[in-house]
Amino acid sequence: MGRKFIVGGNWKMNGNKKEINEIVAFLKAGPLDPNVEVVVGVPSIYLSYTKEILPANVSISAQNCYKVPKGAFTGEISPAMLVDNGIPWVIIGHSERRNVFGESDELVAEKVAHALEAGLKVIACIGEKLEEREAGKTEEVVFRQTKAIADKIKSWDNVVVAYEPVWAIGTGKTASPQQAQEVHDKLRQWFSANVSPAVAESLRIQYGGSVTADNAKDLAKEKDIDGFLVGGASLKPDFVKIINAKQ
Ligand SMILES: O=C(COP(=O)(O)O)NO
Repeated sequence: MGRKFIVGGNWKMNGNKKEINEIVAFLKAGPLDPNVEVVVGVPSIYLSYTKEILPANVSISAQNCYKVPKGAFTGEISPAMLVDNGIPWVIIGHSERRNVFGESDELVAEKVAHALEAGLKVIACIGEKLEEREAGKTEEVVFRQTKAIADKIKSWDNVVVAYEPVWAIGTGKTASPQQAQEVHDKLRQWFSANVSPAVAESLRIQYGGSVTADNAKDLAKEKDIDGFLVGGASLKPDFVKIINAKQ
């Protein structure tokens, strides 16, 4: 049984109702490869609005959540609130949460654990900074980030890992298929040795970082790339071509 290709569109802090209607229109028009799972990461304030108009073949995700069901955490949203609103997915540990908002490996791991306990499916993000790659620390960093999560959760069944090298995010400097495949392969080896061969085989690992309609097909050919987490390009009609990259 192979791993179902999964393409996420991370809208980040972008969009308004008019633009969301336009995105939904091109997703509805598609046509979307029926063999690909599609999830769009929507700003919290637009989750309910978007959920009501998305086509049935596109799932919806929050872009973040906190680590407890409720409490004095002004501004935060809990997994329970997402579940209460019928939101099935949440992106956690995106590099912007880590590097702009200071989320530690520990906090990211606690968030993943609680989101899974609440019944959500999680896209868990990892990835090295340019200076870490240039120092030859890519594996050290992504293994550290992954281990922090592995130490807190009991099952990877509802987790997708998104490897997003920070130096490729929003820069136009996409990792080459070889660069991405190398890290995905090392991650899968890490899972086999530190979690189980079965999880290593079944876990889906997305690549994210300047994925476009021009580079998606070559990236999708790599055996350990099971999908994408797309930022900027997910806001435009070419996102359909990225979704269909395996065709
Ligand atoms: O952050 C990203 C990637 O963003 P870009 O595709 O714009 O590089 N995905 O979560």
